[in-house]
Amino acid sequence: MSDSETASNQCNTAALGKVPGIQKVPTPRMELYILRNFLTPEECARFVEKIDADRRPSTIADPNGDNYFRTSETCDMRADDPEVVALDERLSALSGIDLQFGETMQGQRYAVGQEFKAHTDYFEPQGQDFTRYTTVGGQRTWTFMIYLNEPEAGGATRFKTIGKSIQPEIGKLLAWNNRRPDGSCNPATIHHGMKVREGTKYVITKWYRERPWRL
Ligand SMILES: O=C(O)CCC(=O)C(=O)O
Ligand SMILES: [Fe+2]
Repeated sequence: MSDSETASNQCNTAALGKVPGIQKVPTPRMELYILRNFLTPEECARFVEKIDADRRPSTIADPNGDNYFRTSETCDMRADDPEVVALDERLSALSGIDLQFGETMQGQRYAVGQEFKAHTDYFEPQGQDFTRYTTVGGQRTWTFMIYLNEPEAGGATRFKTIGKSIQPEIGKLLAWNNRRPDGSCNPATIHHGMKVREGTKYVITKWYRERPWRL
């Protein structure tokens, strides 16, 4: 059997749910987990340095006419950086999803006034760019996101359908399934990276796909 036949593209939620300290947000609408102190402040600081050193304006999959929809900056983490590889491996071990299903790890940086308005992480099946974005790797499945710092004000991640806002806390990991149990896209996962009011916000984002993904 080839690696792609043995490797799992499924999140092992039974194992994830048993990780010491992990909380499952109590809602029937989506699977969302919170794990505080996943990274140490020292580890977070190293990733903040990497993001500061190499960033570009963030983009969105289906431009919607709102040029202020996602105003942050993005860093594509280098796949040849041993600290990036190590974090990728830790995330993969946590989820059970094999490395080959992961997109390039990214960092996001929000200065005062910057945000990512309410969106879902899956590609809109009706969107104009759906084929382009899903030809390699297929649809997005899980999102793993880590807050690398705590801005002085603002910058929460708000899941409006489930009525939950999550505050940035250094080293805190969020993990959610962008799909329903039947595998369809789950609109209840809509979330808003809210405006930073004071300070700067840094996060790591790691998205997984249905099929192997590569650059
Ligand atoms: O910054 C946040 O709180 C959310 C980021 C996000 O939703 C994304 O990058 O897809
Ligand atoms: Fe998102």
